[in-house]
Amino acid sequence: MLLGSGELGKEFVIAAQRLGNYIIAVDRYESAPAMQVADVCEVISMLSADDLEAVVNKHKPDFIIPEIEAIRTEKLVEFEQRGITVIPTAAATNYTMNRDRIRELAHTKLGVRTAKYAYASTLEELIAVSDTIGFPNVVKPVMSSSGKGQSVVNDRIDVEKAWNYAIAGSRGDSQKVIVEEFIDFDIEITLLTIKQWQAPTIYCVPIGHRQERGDYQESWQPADISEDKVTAAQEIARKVTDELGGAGIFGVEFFITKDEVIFSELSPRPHDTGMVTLISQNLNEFELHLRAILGLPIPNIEQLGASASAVILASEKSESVCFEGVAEALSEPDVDIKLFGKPTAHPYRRMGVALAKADNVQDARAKAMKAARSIKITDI
Ligand SMILES: Nc1ncnc2c1ncn2[C@@H]1O[C@H](COP(=O)(O)OP(=O)(O)OP(=O)(O)O)[C@@H](O)[C@H]1O
Ligand SMILES: NCC(=O)N[C@@H]1O[C@H](COP(=O)([O-])[O-])[C@@H](O)[C@H]1O
Ligand SMILES: [Mg+2]
Repeated sequence: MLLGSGELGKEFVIAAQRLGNYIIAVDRYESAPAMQVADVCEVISMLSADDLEAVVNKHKPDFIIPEIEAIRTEKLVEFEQRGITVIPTAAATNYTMNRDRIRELAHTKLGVRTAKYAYASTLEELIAVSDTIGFPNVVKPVMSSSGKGQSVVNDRIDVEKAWNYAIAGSRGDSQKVIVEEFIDFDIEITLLTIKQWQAPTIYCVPIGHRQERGDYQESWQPADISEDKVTAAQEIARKVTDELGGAGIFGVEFFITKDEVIFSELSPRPHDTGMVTLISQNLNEFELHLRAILGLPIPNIEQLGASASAVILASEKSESVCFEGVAEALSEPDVDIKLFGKPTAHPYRRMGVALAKADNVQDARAKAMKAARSIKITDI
């Protein structure tokens, strides 16, 4: 049972069915991407304990595989106690549902280097802690993803705007925000980390990415960072994922500066920037997640050379989505696109991804961006 049925879930369902699994796709709206390829689907509020109880009782899944953060994770603990395997573990989903819990685990408990941070639950508190952290800083709701409710604050005058934006963009019932020191990094990376039930933890080649408005725009593999820094990132990733336990893929995010590897956050599931692996590896991040979950062997992960992904975003609202420019996007060699099939669009909603390979990362990025820009999303 997949809890969350977006683009990442869709690719996971495809991988899982190819190895003979039966998938129940769950999300908050009808015809979500993964529902279109699953065996059965259910539309519920995943923040409602009663709704979760009802679908689990109805379908009696062997595995519950969360695909988004905003789930009533206390309920997952109960399911786990009843003998259902929650991926990677119910505790891990609880730690990563809110930014403050995983931050306390990584920084306070494990002593991992992160950006300086503080929390606030009222505007007055935010004003006070912003002065302590300094400017510029980054304000984010403790429960949100893909940059929702997140803003960079350059000045005291902008704190109130950041507070209102964060509260409006918060998912779930929390009114708490985190404020972080702004890290002026050289590059940021996702280290896909595969934790297995029996075999040792393994890693993919680091993925570089570029974000706007806190949301991913393009990613590429391999990321150009030194061997020392890759090793340092792997050590941190292993420390944190060992603490979380269970099995599955994790997208561990780091800021890389001239001298430091700084832990940012992690997803206990495939990562959006990891969609580049749909073209860049022999086994993509969804296939790796599945194999780790089922305890299947992963004899080798082969990186297939310079590759990139670029997102296809909607620019306007649409209730009946239509794509133009597909032929143009596909006209170059070593370019592919995946259109997710989200039934409706609104500005900045991610509707697809363009993928490309080339002789070097710079060319792969240019090709993926060009293909993504050729696609226009309109209303029928
Ligand atoms: N302290 C910081 N300093 C500099 N940039 C930051 C900081 N925090 C976040 N960012 C920028 O904003 C992006 C999104 O932040 P973060 O990963 O915390 O949000 P998110 O909503 O969880 O995103 P996602 O769900 O897509 O991973 C980061 O990848 C980075 O580019
Ligand atoms: N950074 C997390 C991420 O990328 N999650 C992916 O986006 C979907 C939600 O999209 P939507 O907001 O367009 O419905 C999620 O279901 C997941 O696949
Ligand atoms: Mg992130």
